[in-house]
Amino acid sequence: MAPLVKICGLSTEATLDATLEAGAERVGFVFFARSPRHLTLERAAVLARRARGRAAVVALTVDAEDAALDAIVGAVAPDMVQLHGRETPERVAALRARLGRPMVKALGIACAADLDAVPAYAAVADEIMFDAKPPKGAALPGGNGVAFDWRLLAALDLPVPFMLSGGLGPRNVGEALRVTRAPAVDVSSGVESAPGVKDPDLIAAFIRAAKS
Ligand SMILES: O=C(O)c1ccccc1NCC(=O)[C@H](O)[C@H](O)COP(=O)(O)O
Repeated sequence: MAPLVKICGLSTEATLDATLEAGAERVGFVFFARSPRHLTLERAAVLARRARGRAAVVALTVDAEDAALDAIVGAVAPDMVQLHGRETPERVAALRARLGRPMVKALGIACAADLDAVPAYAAVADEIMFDAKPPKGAALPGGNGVAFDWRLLAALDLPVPFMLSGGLGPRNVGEALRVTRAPAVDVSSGVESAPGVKDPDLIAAFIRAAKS
């Protein structure tokens, strides 16, 4: 079966349309002020309305407070919330109950020991995203265009679905899927021409490569 694809960090109508036309199942909007992909609530609401019914809208947050998350849910009505910070399993469970949406918990992976935390998160999240750990000194916890050793996921046995992320692009997504057998993939900087600037041709090429 073809993997599900999420294009993360969209910020314009043109690139959102390119993503929807190319057949991505999820679109990600970033709410993190330091990110070049950050959206205001107003802007995200406009884009979410455009995507509604064509792809699931994912709101990406990083260690956000309850009030900020309530505001995002109120303004944007995301289909899912992606937690990309240091949220504990208890916090994931509490937010799932509070927000009433499926929770995707992103975990940074660099070595086998990083997988030790997975069972506790898989017990409370609806989906796990495996992303590369940010490089030392990186300004962002994600969206860094860095891959990890996909072979670490080879023996994975999870009670919930997972998504592979980190350093993917049109040229390596096929190999990443072959190694990990991931049911879903996510990309941000691998389909950009500059930080925060998505490229419609790269988006289409990524989705084609993932689904072929
Ligand atoms: O993309 C961002 O700017 C971002 C900022 C803060 C936290 C997470 C962020 N992105 C998370 C994602 O879901 C990215 O798609 C994922 O890390 C993969 O990024 P990339 O390696 O650039 O494809």
